[in-house]
Formats: sequence, C-alpha cells, structure tokens
Amino acid sequence: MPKPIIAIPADIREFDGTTWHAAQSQYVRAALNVADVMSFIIPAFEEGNDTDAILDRIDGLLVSGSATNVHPSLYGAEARDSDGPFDPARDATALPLIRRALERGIPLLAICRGIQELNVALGGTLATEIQEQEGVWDHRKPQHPDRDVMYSIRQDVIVAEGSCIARYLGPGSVQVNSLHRQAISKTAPGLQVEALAEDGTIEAVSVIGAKGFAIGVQWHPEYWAETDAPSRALFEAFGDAVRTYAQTKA
Ligand SMILES: N[C@@H](CCC(=O)NCCCC(=O)O)C(=O)O
Repeated sequence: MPKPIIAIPADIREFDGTTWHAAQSQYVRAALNVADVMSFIIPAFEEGNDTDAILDRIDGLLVSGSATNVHPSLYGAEARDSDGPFDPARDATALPLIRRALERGIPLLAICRGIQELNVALGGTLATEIQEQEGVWDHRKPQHPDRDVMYSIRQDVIVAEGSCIARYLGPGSVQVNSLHRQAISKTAPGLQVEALAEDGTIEAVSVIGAKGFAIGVQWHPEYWAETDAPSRALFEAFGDAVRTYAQTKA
C-alpha cells in the first residue's frame, strides 16, 4: 500500500527578496521518519482556498508551529502591534482545514501554533505574553544560535489520567520542550484539556467526541520525534491513525 499523505498548512515567509509558502523541515522529517507518512505542504491563501478539494486528497492534517500568532480578531480581541507578527493567510487556510477535517473524521495533530489555531477554530480564545502573568513560567523559545538548545526538553507537563494522550504517553509527568509566548485562555467548548504545565498553562487538548485522532499539543514533539520516547509515541500514534483512515477511505 502506498504511504498515506498528510497536509501541512504553510507559513507565508519573506526571504531572498520574494514571498514563500514554507514549512519547517522538522515537521516533514518527523512525518516521514516516525509517522511513516508523506506530506503535502498546503499554500496559504487569504482567499480562494477549496478546503474539501485539499481534504479529499489527504489522509491526515498536521498543523505546525510558527513564530507568528493567530490574529486576535479571530477570537474577538483587539490586535495590538505587540501581538504580532501575524500571518493572515495561514489563519485563513489552517482554521477552515481544522474545522472541516474534524467534521470528516480526518486525523489531526496540532502543534504549538496549531493547538492555538485548534482552540480558536472551535471558539476559544488565547492569552498573549503569558510569561508576564503572575506565577506563569517563561515558556518562550530560549534565545540561542543552536536550534537543539532552543528546542531542548526542559519542562514537566502533567498528562491527565484517562486522557486521550495518556494512551500514548501514559498519565503523569512527561518532559517536553517549550517555545511559545501565547497559550489557550478560554478553552473552546469542544475541547478537553489533556495536560497542564506546573504553572497551569494548558499544554494539550483533545477534541471531545472526535471521529478519530484529534489532539493538540503546545510543545514540539516533531523536533525530537526520532530520539525522544514521548515525542516518538505521539507521532507513531498519529501515523497509525492516518493509515487507518487511509485504509477506511480506500
Ligand atoms: N507564535 C505562537 C506559537 C508558538 C510556536 O508555534 N512556536 C514555534 C516556534 C518556531 C520557531 O521560531 O522556530 C506563540 O508564541 O505562542
């Protein structure tokens, strides 16, 4: 059987004097080497997307992290310059893909910006600059030239007993990385909180009543997916869900 294919919504990036629709290598590498699936990087358009045309041709949706933030207008908040940088094309592409993939039972793994998009897509809100809140740890990306240091595993999260991700990671303490300055504020009605940081930051959710695998994590399992057991477990479970969906679709 040919490898199933997942969609990864691109970021809009500007370099070499032009505009690119881009995804970071760590996501497509973890998808291939651990989940054992191929990836289609989906161009990000503010208008003109045909969500079902994309979803008809794929077997899973991986919504990646990004240094940009979901536009506050999408969750009823005022946009301040400090809330940026923004990527409206990514927002306009990813949020409808998330909603429609859930309706169709297409497996979803949402990472970092992805869990934030999942929450907003289902009616939740986000808090920004969370490190400025009393008692909240600094979850931001460590400023360091070495990406392995930026993505170093350095935070305990507590996976809830009986949660969906406990099937893959086990309940209790798991060590993860952390590279974010926003987080879920009001949890969307259709989401179940699955893991918390010690400071109460929501670190993982699942979709209540989902037809299949539908999980969001605030950390980055893709980066160490080949070597870190919890990261590998999550990507292997996502790959299994994608293969099951592909076989069922066939
Ligand atoms: N911008 C949001 C989401 C954070 C996120 O996805 N981080 C990935 C960092 C990618 C990189 O800079 O290499 C937030 O800050 O909460």
